[in-house]
Amino acid sequence: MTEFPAQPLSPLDGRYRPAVTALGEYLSEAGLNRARVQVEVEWLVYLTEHSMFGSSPLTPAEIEQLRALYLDFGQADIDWLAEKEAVTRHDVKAVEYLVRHRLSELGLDRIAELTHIACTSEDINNLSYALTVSQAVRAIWLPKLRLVLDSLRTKAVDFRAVPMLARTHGQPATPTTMGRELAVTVYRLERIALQIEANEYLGKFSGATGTFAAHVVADPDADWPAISREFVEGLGLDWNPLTTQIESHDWQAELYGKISHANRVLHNLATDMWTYISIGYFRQIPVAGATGSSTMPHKVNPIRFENAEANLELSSAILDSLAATLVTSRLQRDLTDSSAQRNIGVGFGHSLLALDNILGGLGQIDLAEDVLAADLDHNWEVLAEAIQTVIRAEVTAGRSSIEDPYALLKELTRGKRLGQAELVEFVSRLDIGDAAKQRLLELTPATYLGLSDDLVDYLP
Ligand SMILES: O=C(O)C[C@H](Nc1ncnc2c1ncn2[C@@H]1O[C@H](COP(=O)(O)O)[C@@H](O)[C@H]1O)C(=O)O
Repeated sequence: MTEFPAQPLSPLDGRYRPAVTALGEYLSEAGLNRARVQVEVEWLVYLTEHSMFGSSPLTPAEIEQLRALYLDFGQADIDWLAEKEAVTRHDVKAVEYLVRHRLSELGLDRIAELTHIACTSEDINNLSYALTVSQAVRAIWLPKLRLVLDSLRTKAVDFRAVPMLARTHGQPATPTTMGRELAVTVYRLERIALQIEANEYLGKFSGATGTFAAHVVADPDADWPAISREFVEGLGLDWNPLTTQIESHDWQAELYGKISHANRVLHNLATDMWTYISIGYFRQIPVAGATGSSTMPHKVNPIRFENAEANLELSSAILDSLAATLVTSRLQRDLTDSSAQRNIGVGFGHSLLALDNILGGLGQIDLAEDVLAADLDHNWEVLAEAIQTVIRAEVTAGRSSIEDPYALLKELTRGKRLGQAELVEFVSRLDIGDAAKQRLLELTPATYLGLSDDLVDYLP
């Protein structure tokens, strides 16, 4: 028997790879290591620029060569690190050795001992995660969400005046428009997107237990909190002054909570789209060459929305777990965050895949206006609400003496199917003012839409 070739366990690295490749640049182990090299290098640049510990500034050419260590980070560095970590059994120490090795190659041995000086591994790790996660959110996840929002917004506007029977509790209810319903989802997701855009990315840089102890002993005269702050903010992050060894990860819990919330709103969209397709409101555009069912040749299945549903659940499960576990660490640190954070990319990956499928699904449907119209025409009893409300207004205005209008309409309609003829006859016999009666006689389920169309103008 031939040996079975080694395979990726995660479907994100297998069949779904093309949809999530872009995330790998930031949220893979190599992406993390590149960021670690960046932080180590930028610390060297900072220290020498400020002539710390008796060093002197590097030339612009030397700085450029140093920065190339992370700007040109590639396969050779990935392999070098893997070999070194197999010996050190400490991932950040391996990065430090890589930087020292390159310094030597560049003829910069004179600053070798400044590499990682006064740092604990978490000083490097927390800044690296803040950098890579913020880049993944801003460059990959949010733009994909924006594509979904653009597609939804276009449909919300296109279908803003297309009447649709509502279904509260799954039962026929006061009509709306398809566009307005989609606008509700856009409004919700826009709010969450703004909150995600505003998320803080905190960084600490204060040594083994967050006290600047080694720093102060090595250079008692330096203003270490100010240096730490300038360094962290110089990386584009928000400074956290008060931590244990580890950054407290509250910003991560906040961010993952928001992404998870967005996932759930998207899940609601996916299941609603599935239901609309199921009742014929949307027709699926068959993909040329594709098969719906292996045995029922007629079928086109809503697999894009079903895939999204599953992946949104997985994403939220992972992100919720990260949000819960990352905010606790025994005493001044335990290492559970290290192992947990390696799954950040998995959490984002399932969400990105879902967004991709929702986008694809939205691009493969046509609104079946005839089906929506027929459904409305089969449900004239939804006008009962309109009639009883108008009678109450007429009684209040002194133009009617009908007693208990709600009970009257309940008697007429509850649990019954009524057609246009019965309702017209009922309204014609009502003791109400002429103008109100005329309004009711002109009303149909397809025109009983309130301000549905206008409300779409509230789209952000
Ligand atoms: O600056 C330090 O290293 C201080 C040290 N704390 C540590 N801080 C950060 N990383 C550490 C720490 N300890 C271990 N390691 C290394 O973390 C890696 C954990 O691997 P995994 O479980 O796969 O996530 C794996 O590579 C570990 O070697 C302490 O003693 O407080």
